[in-house]
Amino acid sequence: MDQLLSGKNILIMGVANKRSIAWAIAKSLHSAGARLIFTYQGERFEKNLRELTKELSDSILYQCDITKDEEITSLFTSLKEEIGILHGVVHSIAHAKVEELQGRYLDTSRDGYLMAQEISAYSLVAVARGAEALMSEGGSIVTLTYLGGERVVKNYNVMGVAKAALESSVQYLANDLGPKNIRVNAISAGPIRTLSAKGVKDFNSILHEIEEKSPLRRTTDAEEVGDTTLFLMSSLSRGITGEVIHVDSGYHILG
Ligand SMILES: CCCCCCc1ccc(Oc2ccc(Oc3cccc(O)n3)cc2)c(O)c1
Repeated sequence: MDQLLSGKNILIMGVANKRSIAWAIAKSLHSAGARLIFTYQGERFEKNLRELTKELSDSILYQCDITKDEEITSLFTSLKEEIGILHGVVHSIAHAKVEELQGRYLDTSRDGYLMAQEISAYSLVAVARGAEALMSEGGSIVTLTYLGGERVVKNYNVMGVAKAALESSVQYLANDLGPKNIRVNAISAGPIRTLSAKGVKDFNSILHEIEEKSPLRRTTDAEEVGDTTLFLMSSLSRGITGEVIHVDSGYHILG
């Protein structure tokens, strides 16, 4: 049966466990017929990922630490040999020092700032450069962002500034890659209870505010983000690039 993503090879970076947004994305793309390739940061994530991907037939796993250029280069060299062509990349990677996701942004350290930028924003640029060579039939690159990159959200601090850089990078990358029919977009997801969310102080209070105030009066679930990613990976979104799509029950429209 011809499905939306039949015959498409899609790389998914950032599945840590079954609660990861990237895992919900993987399930949406797999059920639409995509062939999935996963990367994990280091062996402490490998066991979990192998266990999870057992339920998805014909998945391939590679180790890749996105802070090392040589590991990104060897990832795409391996993909070139093993797969040959890539149609999509999901970038769902971010990090900041937990002590800098609370208190005053003013107190952000130089190395904390640089780490957040390197892992949460620059990594997309390096990955997009690697993917370009394999996207000979065009492609779609999707990254995850959050409202705190557009305006102040208490405690998001240094990660907000990194997401602002990520969202601007999406536009510059879209401009560079558009002539090759490679689209670059971001999904701005409402707060979802993931392993990463545990690093943000008072995460629960914002969930409550969203249930009370968001237009849809409910929080966002990872499956909705999975389905919007499916849309962005498919030809249904062929006219969209350089965009940020909010999957957040409409919360971002409120002052
Ligand atoms: C106060 C804002 C509440 C809503 C936050 C929504 C959200 C939740 C998780 C997000 O992803 C991360 C990823 C890494 C991250 O840094 C971490 C996470 C855990 C431990 C650690 O040392 N750093 C913080 C947030 C994210 O970008 C946005």
